[in-house]
Amino acid sequence: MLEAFSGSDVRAAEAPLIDAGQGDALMQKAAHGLFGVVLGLLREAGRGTYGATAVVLAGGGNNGADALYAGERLLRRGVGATAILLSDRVHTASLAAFTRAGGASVRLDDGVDPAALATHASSADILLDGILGTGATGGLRGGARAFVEAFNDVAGPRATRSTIVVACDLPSGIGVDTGLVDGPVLAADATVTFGAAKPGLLLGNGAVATGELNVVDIGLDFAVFTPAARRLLDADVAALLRLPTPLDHKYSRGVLGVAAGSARYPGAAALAVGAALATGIGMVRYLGPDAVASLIHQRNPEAVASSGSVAEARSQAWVVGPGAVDDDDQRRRAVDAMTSGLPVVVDAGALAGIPERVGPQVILTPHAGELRQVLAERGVDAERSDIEAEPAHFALRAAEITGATVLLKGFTTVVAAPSGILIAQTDATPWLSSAGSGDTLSGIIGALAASVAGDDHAASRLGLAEEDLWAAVAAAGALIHGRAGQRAARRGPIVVSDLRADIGAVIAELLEERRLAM
Ligand SMILES: NC(=O)C1=CN([C@@H]2O[C@H](COP(=O)(O)OP(=O)(O)OC[C@H]3O[C@@H](n4cnc5c(N)ncnc54)[C@H](O)[C@@H]3O)[C@@H](O)[C@H]2O)[C@@H](O)CC1
Ligand SMILES: [K+]
Repeated sequence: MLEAFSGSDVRAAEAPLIDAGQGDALMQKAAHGLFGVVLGLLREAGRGTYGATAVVLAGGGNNGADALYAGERLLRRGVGATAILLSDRVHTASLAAFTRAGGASVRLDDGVDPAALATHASSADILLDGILGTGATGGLRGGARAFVEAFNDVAGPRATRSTIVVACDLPSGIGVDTGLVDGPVLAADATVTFGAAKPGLLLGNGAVATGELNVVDIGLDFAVFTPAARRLLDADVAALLRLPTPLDHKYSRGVLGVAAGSARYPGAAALAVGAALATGIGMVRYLGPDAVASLIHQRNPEAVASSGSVAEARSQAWVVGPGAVDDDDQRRRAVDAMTSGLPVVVDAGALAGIPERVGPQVILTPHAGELRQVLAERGVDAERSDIEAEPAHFALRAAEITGATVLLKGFTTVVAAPSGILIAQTDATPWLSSAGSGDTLSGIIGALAASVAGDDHAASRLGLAEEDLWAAVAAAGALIHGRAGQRAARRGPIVVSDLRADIGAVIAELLEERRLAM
């Protein structure tokens, strides 16, 4: 699991080493790690170091020093590096080292046009962002802001620009602890962060600006600190997957009850059922209108339709709500499932009927608009745009108020547990944002929940408290869903009903990695 620690915790973890006179050694370790990643990126781009060009952006703090020391190393390997100094004061020793290695520098001050420097920067192969690190407060200001605005203007969006931007510790312009982007941001292709990830690299727009995340170990000890955010890695998801054994039968592998779909939206139920089956489960039992059941059977004859109640369905977990609108029977089933004590994935239509207080095994999967509604019903007024800007804050708030685990959908999906833990996944592709995508996610999470429901050791395998298991299950579902989307997108625009083959393939890949790791 990738664990992120707040800027102040990282400083506190550094303090004993700095007190022991190790400050410069830490900086050299950081610079060396940054340098190593840049070499790798140059190699990937089919370039050697000789003849390649780099521009180092140096702010006034230690972040600039790290970048200048990395620049010094690049110069010594034959890269043509120059530096743009974006603050009145710049770390003296690192600038001297950069200059000694042959690097020229220019300072952005009143007489210099930011656009001219931005044009120079956008012609380099590599741009090292050492403007701001963990000492950043608020949105970019002053010369740094003028430069980043000019660069974004000249170089264009990340997807199409030619310069590879590598952020030193974090992309300048993001909130270290929140991922909040207030003003311009220098979006990175890769971020090299030191000691541990920071929450802003995993959350909200900060996660988007981070690009490929690399954590460089500089020897800090976080044993006494609590992570402010986490990200599941492949190995964590693989550890959650339950493999069938020779002694298993369809009931012991997990039965998922699905109360989804309605006369108006039958397709949502079919998507959720298909995704659940593809995730690997003993049985799916469907409760809902006959017309929806027959649609499901056309695609998935193995699903079992039932006319009984939630209590009679003998399931280990439930999915309620996808496509279930204007249907009193489905509404009743959703409430029965939420009060059953079993894990339940609550989406779409069922989000409007959550009992006052539920437990963490109830997993709400709203998008920002639906979360706004859930919060408003409980007296918390927030605009959809507020939620989109600070997803972690509002997901935590909703988890706290309802007692449920809250998965807030987005390009970065955040999962908040009522215990206060946060898990953020950035596995999705924008191609996944289409109708039916959320129904598929519900089915995946539901299947995972049903299959781990009887596994008393699942949480501890991930180093989590029992009560946080459902947050991990939800985040694992987001990873599988996102990864399936990425796989599908290689064939072209995604048709959600085709995702099931990709879901199965992603699970096979995860299990293969687990086998190889054993
Ligand atoms: N403390 C240490 O020993 C280590 C620190 N490291 C590096 O040091 C960085 C932290 O260094 P600092 O504490 O010097 O902080 P920063 O380098 O992040 O910068 C702080 C400076 O930026 C200015 N500033 C803050 N917010 C701004 C804004 N919104 N717009 C424009 N200017 C702004 C401040 O006036 C201050 O001078 C880390 O991110 C990491 O890169 C690493 O070298 C590892 C070791
Ligand atoms: K930076």
